[in-house]
Amino acid sequence: MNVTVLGAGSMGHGIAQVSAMAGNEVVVRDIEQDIVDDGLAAIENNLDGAIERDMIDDAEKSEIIDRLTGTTDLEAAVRDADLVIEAAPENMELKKDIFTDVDEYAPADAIIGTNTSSLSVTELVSVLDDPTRAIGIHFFNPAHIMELVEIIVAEQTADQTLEFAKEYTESIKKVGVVVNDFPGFSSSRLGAIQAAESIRMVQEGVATPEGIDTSMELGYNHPMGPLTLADHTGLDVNLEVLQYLREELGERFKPPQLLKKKVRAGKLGRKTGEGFYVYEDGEKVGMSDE
Ligand SMILES: NC(=O)c1ccc[n+]([C@@H]2O[C@H](COP(=O)([O-])OP(=O)(O)OC[C@H]3O[C@@H](n4cnc5c(N)ncnc54)[C@H](O)[C@@H]3O)[C@@H](O)[C@H]2O)c1
Repeated sequence: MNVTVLGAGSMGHGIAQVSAMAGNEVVVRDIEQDIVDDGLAAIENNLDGAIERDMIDDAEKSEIIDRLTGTTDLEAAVRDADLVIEAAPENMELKKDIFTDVDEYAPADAIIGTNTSSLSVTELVSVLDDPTRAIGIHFFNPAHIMELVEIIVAEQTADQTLEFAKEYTESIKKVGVVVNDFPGFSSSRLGAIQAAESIRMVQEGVATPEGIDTSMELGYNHPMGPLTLADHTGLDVNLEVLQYLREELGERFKPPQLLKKKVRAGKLGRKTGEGFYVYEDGEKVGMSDE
């Protein structure tokens, strides 16, 4: 089938990759050609990693690349889509604008998914003429590796849309968990509170980011500590999620001052080279001084 991914950032390129690996024709769309090119280059890099780990061979890599195209033209991107997955920034108004455009240009029977990590899918898709064809398809970072996909059923979602989303999730070899649309779903709500509390602990001088991460890795068997995870997710994404959950669920989701400070300074985590840790070529090389 034809899959269109809107957004070629941290999540969009990974969603495009797994969709192409499952045999779909995939178009990835972003607002600037440079970002589209970076997304496609990141996919190629991931595929080279898959070759090194003997998961695919050179011929399969070429076939996957051949199934992928990039564009900045929204109309062309969605015109023939069977499934559109939106992976643009976590902002309600922006996503609603995107859905309004998708409604205009995509086939009337295309399924429309959103990768939002926390926003109300019910509200997001309310701008569609026919919101019964819309659903949350929430991937985890990095999308080409993490097995979980939360399938978020909005108030309007039709049963056949849910069935479609389950089949798509299975076809890309992920494990789907069906959840009802509620702020933060089943994962981001707990993840956000853990990130916020660990950042408050750094702020209060309880321990260093490395100390807190090591405690959770070795003491609680988490594969990755909360501050490494926050850097990995993107501190801007963490802040947006906390702000939204604070509005919806209350003060316990209040974003820590240190998180706001890092975001204002452009220290967004791994993607900008510094967050709670410092990164070179995507690899952690030390802790941030602040
Ligand atoms: N980063 C994570 O760990 C993570 C995990 C799960 C879900 N999400 C969700 O996925 C979505 C994307 O997050 P991300 O981390 O990939 O962000 P990102 O900032 O890395 O990527 C977003 C991309 O969307 C592009 N964009 C902006 N406006 C657009 C438009 N109108 N059409 C198409 N593209 C547009 C931006 O240029 C950018 O490249 C958010 O809703 C986020 O909450 C993120």
